[in-house]
Amino acid sequence: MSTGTAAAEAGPVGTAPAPHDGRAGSVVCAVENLLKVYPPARARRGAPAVPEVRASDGISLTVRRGEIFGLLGPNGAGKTTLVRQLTGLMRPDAGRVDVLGHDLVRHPERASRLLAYLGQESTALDELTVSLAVETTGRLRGLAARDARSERDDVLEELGLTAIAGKPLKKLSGGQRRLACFATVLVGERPVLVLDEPTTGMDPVARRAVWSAVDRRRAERGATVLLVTHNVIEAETVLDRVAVLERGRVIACDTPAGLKARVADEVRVELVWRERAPLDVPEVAALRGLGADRVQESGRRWTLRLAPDEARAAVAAVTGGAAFAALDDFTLATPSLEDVYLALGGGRTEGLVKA
Ligand SMILES: Nc1ncnc2c1ncn2[C@@H]1O[C@H](COP(=O)(O)OP(=O)(O)OP(=O)(O)O)[C@@H](O)[C@H]1O
Repeated sequence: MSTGTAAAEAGPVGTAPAPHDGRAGSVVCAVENLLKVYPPARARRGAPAVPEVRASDGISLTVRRGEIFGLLGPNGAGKTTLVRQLTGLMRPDAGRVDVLGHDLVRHPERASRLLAYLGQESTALDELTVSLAVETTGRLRGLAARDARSERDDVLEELGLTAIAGKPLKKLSGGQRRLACFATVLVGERPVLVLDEPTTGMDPVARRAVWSAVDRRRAERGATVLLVTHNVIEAETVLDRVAVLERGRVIACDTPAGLKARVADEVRVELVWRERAPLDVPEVAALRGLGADRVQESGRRWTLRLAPDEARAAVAAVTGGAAFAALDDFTLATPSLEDVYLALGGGRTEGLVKA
């Protein structure tokens, strides 16, 4: 069964010699110089040729025990490609992936004993009820029948899924289905959880259930979590450290606070125009003239990264003069990880979610 979780297998967890096991803070996952190049495709039947893509271009990173470690980046940055190599589902062209002392490039089959993977798709589970999906995954991970049922009940209760346990996944809403798939990740406990956009489509209650469950496993069992996210706000709230990816490279890796300290001298100003920016007003034209790295335009919304005195002047200009009639809304805020990403030279923010 391909469940969107790494192919599950029975067997003990972490059977390697254990230089990495045990102590808090020890290295759980080490990636070195990872390289993955998708080959070019020739033009065919009207479709244009596609050049080769260096989806992982020399990625190195280290994740420690008990960390919630994030991979943040816009669409196409290479997050899923990286995660598929980390979970043994894709072979890198070069480089090393080591999880709890196991070389997953040489032994990808060991991945399923070490980690549970929540991918973006879950269609293979769609025919099963929530209850059966969770129980079956537990059995595939080596639990005895009674333990699988007992863990199933506990996890469904913990995530608030008991009332819909008898429903097939295909009859659930997108958010409910995502939560049910998350439940399958938790059974048959694995020391490393790899979650690709786990909360997509979820309401705030379900999101909270996910982060509480993650926190509990980290606090009580030292679980390590690798989290792929587009959501800069979520990243700031839940991550211990984050690697910012851009075109297959890690362009920064630090705590969210450490990353934000790099742009601490900036203020973010958001302007929303009623219809369009009044470029005939000189102050507005001057703001635009600051350049694309400091002024991002997205339809009626402008996002500016300014020094504090510049921000004060900009707000005075757009709220005081001729521009005010064209202004629908404005906000002033301290920088987010999105600003960090832009300041680091990240060229695109498509797919970065700010809510
Ligand atoms: N099977 C493939 N064949 C060729 N190119 C691919 C393939 N899969 C991904 N790519 C390309 O590799 C790059 C990285 O893709 P990847 O899916 O890893 O990015 P991502 O950060 O996960 O994006 P998203 O946030 O949209 O899921 C992109 O340019 C993508 O077009």
